[in-house]
Amino acid sequence: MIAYANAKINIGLNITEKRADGYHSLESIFYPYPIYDIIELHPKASGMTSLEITGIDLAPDADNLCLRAYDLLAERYSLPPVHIHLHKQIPFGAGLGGGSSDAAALLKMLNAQCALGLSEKELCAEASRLGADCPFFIINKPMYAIGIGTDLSAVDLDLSEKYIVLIKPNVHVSTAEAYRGVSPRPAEFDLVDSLKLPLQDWKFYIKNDFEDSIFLQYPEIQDVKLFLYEQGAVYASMSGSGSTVYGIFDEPVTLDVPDELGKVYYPLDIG
Ligand SMILES: C[C@](O)(CO)[C@H](O)COP(=O)(O)OP(=O)(O)OC[C@H]1O[C@@H](n2ccc(N)nc2=O)[C@H](O)[C@@H]1O
Ligand SMILES: Nc1ncnc2c1ncn2[C@@H]1O[C@H](COP(=O)(O)OP(=O)(O)OP(=O)(O)O)[C@@H](O)[C@H]1O
Repeated sequence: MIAYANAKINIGLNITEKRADGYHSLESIFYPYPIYDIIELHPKASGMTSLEITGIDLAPDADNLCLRAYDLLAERYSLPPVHIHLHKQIPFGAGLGGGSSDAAALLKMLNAQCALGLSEKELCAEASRLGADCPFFIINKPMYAIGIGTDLSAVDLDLSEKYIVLIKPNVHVSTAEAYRGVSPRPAEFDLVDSLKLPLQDWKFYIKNDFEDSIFLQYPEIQDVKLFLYEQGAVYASMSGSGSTVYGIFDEPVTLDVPDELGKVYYPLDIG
């Protein structure tokens, strides 16, 4: 069985409160983005579950979210040993949720392959034990997220007529570290209402609260945002806890991105 695990971008990210358990309450729009990790799942007749990673250099250790997803289900269900081949293409430490997407893909594949019969709701509950971004990827449609990012409701947002470009600067940002740098505060504007504004007005109302502290620490990420606006983006923002910045354009573009700014990603059409 094979799965294509896509990335996500965050449109707006208001971090409103630090909770007693150390996590933060937030609100954000999660929007699927079409670049993909490719995951093959092969059941084995015997032996141990194994993981092989090709593509972007990432060690196949036991903390890998693919193995953690397998172990989570194996605690409760009788699963055969499997071989997982992850072809990693989504950059990590990037705010694109690639690891969470891999984990969600594994949960869905194991559910189908092993006929576990878990509903979408049950899969989301399992996914939330792996990471705050993970349940979104089970549903994988534009979603308004609250709580720690796991309380999801559908949102009416269709950017399919727009063209979204990502630039991943040459720095990795740790999500936990990024949260430590933020001062939570109530949201200034209603995020769902702001989405209804014309796209050219989003920049005045739709903010990612990580930007202030992350841009201070890594001015090169802010440079990427300015570059995207210079290139004609109607809206640009860092995704999640960074370091990726996306730009939304009215028309398809090909950007000449200097190497020192980072690596550019365009939306893929895999039919
Ligand atoms: C920044 C976002 O990507 C926005 O979508 C997410 O909030 C992060 O989600 P994630 O990477 O799936 O996060 P997890 O793996 O659950 O948590 C990583 C670390 O981020 C911090 N964390 C995460 C989510 C949240 N709502 N509050 C937090 O403070 C915690 O310190 C946690 O130890
Ligand atoms: N399958 C995986 N793919 C990518 N990273 C993984 C995976 N499994 C474990 N990790 C670890 O998780 C860390 C970050 O993963 P991920 O790509 O989800 O975060 P991110 O890009 O910061 O996105 P976000 O902040 O939106 O969750 C990496 O540093 C890596 O060591």
